[in-house]
Amino acid sequence: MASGTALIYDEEMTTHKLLWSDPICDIEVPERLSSSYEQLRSYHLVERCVHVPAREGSEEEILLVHSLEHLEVAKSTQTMNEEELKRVSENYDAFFFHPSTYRCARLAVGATLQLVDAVMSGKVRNGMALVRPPGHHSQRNAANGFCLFNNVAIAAEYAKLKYGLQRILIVDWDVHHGQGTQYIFEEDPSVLYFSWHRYEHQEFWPSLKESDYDAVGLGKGKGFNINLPWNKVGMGNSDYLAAFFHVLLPTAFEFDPELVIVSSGYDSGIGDPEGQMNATPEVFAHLTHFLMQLANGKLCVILEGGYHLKSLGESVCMTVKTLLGDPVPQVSGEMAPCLSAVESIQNVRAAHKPYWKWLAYEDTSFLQNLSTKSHFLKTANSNPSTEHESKITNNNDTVKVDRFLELHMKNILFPVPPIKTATTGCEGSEHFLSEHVQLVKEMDKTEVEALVSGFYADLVKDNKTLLSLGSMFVILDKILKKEVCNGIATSPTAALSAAVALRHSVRLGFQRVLCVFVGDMQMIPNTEDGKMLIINICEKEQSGKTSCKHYFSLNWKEDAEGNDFFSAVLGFILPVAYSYQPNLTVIAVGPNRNLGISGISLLVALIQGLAESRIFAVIEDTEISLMQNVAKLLVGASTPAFGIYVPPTQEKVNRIKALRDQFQQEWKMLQCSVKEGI
Ligand SMILES: COCC(O)(O)CCCCCNCCCN
Ligand SMILES: [Zn+2]
Repeated sequence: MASGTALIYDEEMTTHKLLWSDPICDIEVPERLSSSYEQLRSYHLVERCVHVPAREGSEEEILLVHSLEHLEVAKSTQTMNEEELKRVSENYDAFFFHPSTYRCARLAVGATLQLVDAVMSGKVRNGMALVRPPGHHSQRNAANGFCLFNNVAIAAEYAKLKYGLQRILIVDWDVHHGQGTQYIFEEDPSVLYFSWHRYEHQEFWPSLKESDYDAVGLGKGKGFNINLPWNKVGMGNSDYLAAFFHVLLPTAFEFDPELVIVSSGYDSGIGDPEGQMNATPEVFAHLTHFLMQLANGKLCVILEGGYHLKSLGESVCMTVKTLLGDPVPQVSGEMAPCLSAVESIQNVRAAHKPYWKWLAYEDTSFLQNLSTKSHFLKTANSNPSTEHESKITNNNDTVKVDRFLELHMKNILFPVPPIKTATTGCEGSEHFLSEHVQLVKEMDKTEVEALVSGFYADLVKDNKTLLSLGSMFVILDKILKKEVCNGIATSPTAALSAAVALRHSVRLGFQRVLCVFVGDMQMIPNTEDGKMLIINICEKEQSGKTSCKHYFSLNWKEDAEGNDFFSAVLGFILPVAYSYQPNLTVIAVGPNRNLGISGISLLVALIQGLAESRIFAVIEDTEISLMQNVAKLLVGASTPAFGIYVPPTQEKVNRIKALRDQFQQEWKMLQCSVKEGI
């Protein structure tokens, strides 16, 4: 498993700039690049990355996507004077040439391809390229929207050619639709293109009909182009996360890409004059963390837009910090997507239902019989309460945004814990001991008895249990004090250990403890006070205990063929967990688990985005290989092997849907469709 994060930056790409006055293009300034790089340096992130130099993209590489004519026009501008440059620029929508534009655009292509090579060769696990001019609007034969060559599209074609890849995912979180990328791949089933973008029912630039949710791709490419239009401004963290949970991630895991490339525009972040959205920088840490679980961690992040320098810089730092494996900061704001976002999510799920197995049994029923698009939900002027009140009155007040971000980021950028994982040195742990892991000393017996005496004392009979509880307390203390990020212990009775850990954590001051228990939980703590939220994944309903707001029993029997747990994790567990916003996560695996190792690995991998990645795992001590898998995940030594993808059965989809319908008012991140008649 490769490790390390590449950072590609070349100051020469700041020489491209606007020579005349143009109110549309004057936001695409060189400082976008230099101030992002300075921000990375100020957070000591540059020195933690592997430096990979940029290079010029060759003409041949550019011709993988663009026409010879386009290349020749671009080349000819190097020797033009200002008058001629202005005239050529006027042939395009929102583009400007400078004498150094061609050189910078070739460096942007080359930097992108250098990143692809570094990741595909295993020199690094992932990385980011800070480039300009950006790329996702440029087309085979045209510059457009500040873009001359489509860096990301060339990278995808290059990777297919050089590495024989057959499945590449492009995620475009820039706030504008990358129509250039869509046109290039819309008939190509080997490249899955996902874009969300400010749309406002075709009002917002580039105001294209083909940017709407029903542009699903053409011919063999049908289903491989996903457009999620935002029909209102002010979209925030919960809208973006909901889009990942209910649209992108289930599709991405079914697609099972060999490489993930991000068209990483940060104009979808708060304060940006173009996007007018409300998402705060830390949300990009979560989006990055999710994409790191795909393609065995092979992730290339390429800069596109982003015009508020402070917002851009903070978001770039959040992205790189996460690529480096740092804990994911708590996402801020109310975890409730707005009505307009849920409508867009519902529409794009309905439009893609024919193309993806995971959607086969999802009911978009009352939308189904409406054949033409016009019947699809349009945003009724939904009542203001479901619209996001915008934190910043208008994003153009740059100073106000600067101050907001100054304060906001203060309590987010916590120091990286010295070591990542504490363990009890249980058998099998020698396999993964590394500088990231610390063995904790056992706690002495009397101390443990004192701690446990309050409750369950009668259950703690033998020494072995006492000792395992002891080391568990030590680990929980270290996690609480942020001396470690996470911890893992084995136990002769995981159910007892989990119950004790939950009580102890609450007593230590964790106010919201999420517990995901796989297997037969035996004893279920009282969750009425809301200080715990328990999701018990079990084979059959626990004795008489039905689901309620803070306790869910999710009946699941692993599929013999492979891993069908994605829909449960993405469609239910994560939305509930993100709605709950825990400050500690306890994952426990008891006896006779009903879930495969790959399903549990998926759960552990994706749930690390919560509680600032504070996780305590306790595993039945008979499960040595599971323990090692989970420990490696917690250390960050490997991305999990999720096994063979198996789509969920109708029965399992219905079970998730029933829980979703029952609890989507309490846990609003579960929402992915609006009920008819609202
Ligand atoms: C990859 O490019 C990054 C970007 O998507 O941010 C470019 C935005 C161009 C925005 C052009 N606005 C034209 C308004 C015309 N009334
Ligand atoms: Zn943009």
